[in-house]
Amino acid sequence: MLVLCFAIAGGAFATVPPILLGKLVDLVLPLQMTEMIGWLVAAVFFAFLGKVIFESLQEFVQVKIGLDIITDMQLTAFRKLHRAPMSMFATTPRGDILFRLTHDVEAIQNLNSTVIPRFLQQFLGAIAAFVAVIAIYWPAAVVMLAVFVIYLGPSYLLGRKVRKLSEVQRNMLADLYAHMQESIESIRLVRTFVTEEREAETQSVKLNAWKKFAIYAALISKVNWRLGNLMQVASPGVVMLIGGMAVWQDEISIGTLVACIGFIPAMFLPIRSLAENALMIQQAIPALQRIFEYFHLPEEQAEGLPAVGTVKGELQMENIWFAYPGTEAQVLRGVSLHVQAGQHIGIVGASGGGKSTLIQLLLGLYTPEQGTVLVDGKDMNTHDRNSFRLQVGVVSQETFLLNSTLRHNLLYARPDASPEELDAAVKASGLGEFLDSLEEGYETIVGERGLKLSGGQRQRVALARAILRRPPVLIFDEATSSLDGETEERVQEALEQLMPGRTTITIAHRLVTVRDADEILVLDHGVVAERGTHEELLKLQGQYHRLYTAQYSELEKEGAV
Ligand SMILES: Nc1ncnc2c1ncn2[C@@H]1O[C@H](COP(=O)(O)OP(=O)(O)OP(=O)(O)O)[C@@H](O)[C@H]1O
Repeated sequence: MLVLCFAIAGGAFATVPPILLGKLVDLVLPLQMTEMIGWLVAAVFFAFLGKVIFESLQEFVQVKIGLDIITDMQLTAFRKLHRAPMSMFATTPRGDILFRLTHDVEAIQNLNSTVIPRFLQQFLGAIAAFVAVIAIYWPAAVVMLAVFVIYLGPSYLLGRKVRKLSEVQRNMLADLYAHMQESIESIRLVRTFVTEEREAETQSVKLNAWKKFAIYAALISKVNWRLGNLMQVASPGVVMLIGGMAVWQDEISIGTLVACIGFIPAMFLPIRSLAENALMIQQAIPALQRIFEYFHLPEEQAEGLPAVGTVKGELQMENIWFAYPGTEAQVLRGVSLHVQAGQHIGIVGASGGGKSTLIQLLLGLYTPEQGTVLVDGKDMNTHDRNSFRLQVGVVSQETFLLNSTLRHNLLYARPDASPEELDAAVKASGLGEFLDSLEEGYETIVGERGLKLSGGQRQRVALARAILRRPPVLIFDEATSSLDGETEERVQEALEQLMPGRTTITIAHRLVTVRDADEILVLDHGVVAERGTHEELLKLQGQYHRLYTAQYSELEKEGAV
């Protein structure tokens, strides 16, 4: 409302100078009213001043509103993404997601902070000028309207074409960005396989394809702009022609004609500005559509589900069937699991058998197609999964680190942990020696995605995080896989110290890790092939026995056992 009031006031002030110019020609000059000239100049000056003041106020308010909208949109999209199902991240390139949140938002912001405020002024200015021309000499207004209508047809068609091109261009740009991002992120892979040239070639092909579209779109929008210019140049001529005839026939005064011509630029400004900014506008439309798509993303779980409360640690998975979204293969086929609070369960089996998938389903990162996941007897489909995840400590094959200090990375699990708790967790996870070797200690920056840490050090950071969290449920998914034999033993001891009183699920390839578990599941091609204690499984003389004896003889050969 404020913007509209300011814009209307600005537009009203803008109509004053041409009218005064008409008066100057009709009255002041012929009647030689010299004392009036000073007043006229002052009035024109104040009219301009009023116009500038109100337009500036309008722009300021509008820029503020525009930025409020943009930040709101970005935050909404960001929040929506964090609530989206995991399958979305498996199928969408990260570069595309980032492009939407940054460059698409920027495209809308450019429009919002520059073109839209000015266009509103110009549009209201044009209406005010049009009304003024109707009042002083309506045939001139009709001519202007006719020119408008003639221009609108081709301009609309050209605009539509530019928009379609911009849509393709936007997707191409997002793809380009995704490739750039992936290539830089995989720099180690690129260097190791010496694929720099191939990467540059792919980038060049994508860039050239985009450039072609960009040139074409720019060309069409320039044609549109030229067309607008042509109309702007042609219309004063037409007005002069019919206005001049009216002056000869004494229907209007010369001053009225001068005032009408004085209004022409104001009437054409919105069209000119639309044509000038056509590319920016047409690029912002697909950008807006791409952001809106994120507003309607499906959510991992419904809002407002009840929390699970303090978890005791009884976990149940009943007859779980699951295929990853968009794939056919059933990764889990009728798997059931029952862990009493405080028990330790081991899951072993060949690679690709579905062990990690089972954990992802337990954490609610995916929803099973069939079967239920119960925590302390509460169905995770009808309870808030986050309230359960908050009470689980996970140490997995992959550790995610932030490009920040070691302290920040460790405290990510529990920001309110005391310095003593932090020190204890570092010691228990076997990170102490490494920490002592760092000049800056906890304040050492560990690098983007933890590139400055070794695989083993990263895993110990994950372990320290789990310790800090003191969760009732612990999940170790190949938690010691990146460690050397000696460190593995030490970390394993640390893990075992953590376990008493906590429900623990350990996924391991090295069977000695789960030898003491209360129950061991052998997962094979998505089904539980065998289950029982270490002794029971050995007696079975089945898969577990085969795996164990193979590993045992290896260890024996190495002299480790
Ligand atoms: N995001 C995904 N989309 C589609 N298929 C997947 C996805 N993640 C895993 N899979 C498939 O699911 C199957 C089980 O994978 P999972 O990671 O659970 O095996 P695993 O037993 O933990 O293997 P490993 O011991 O090698 O870690 C594999 O065949 C894998 O290709």
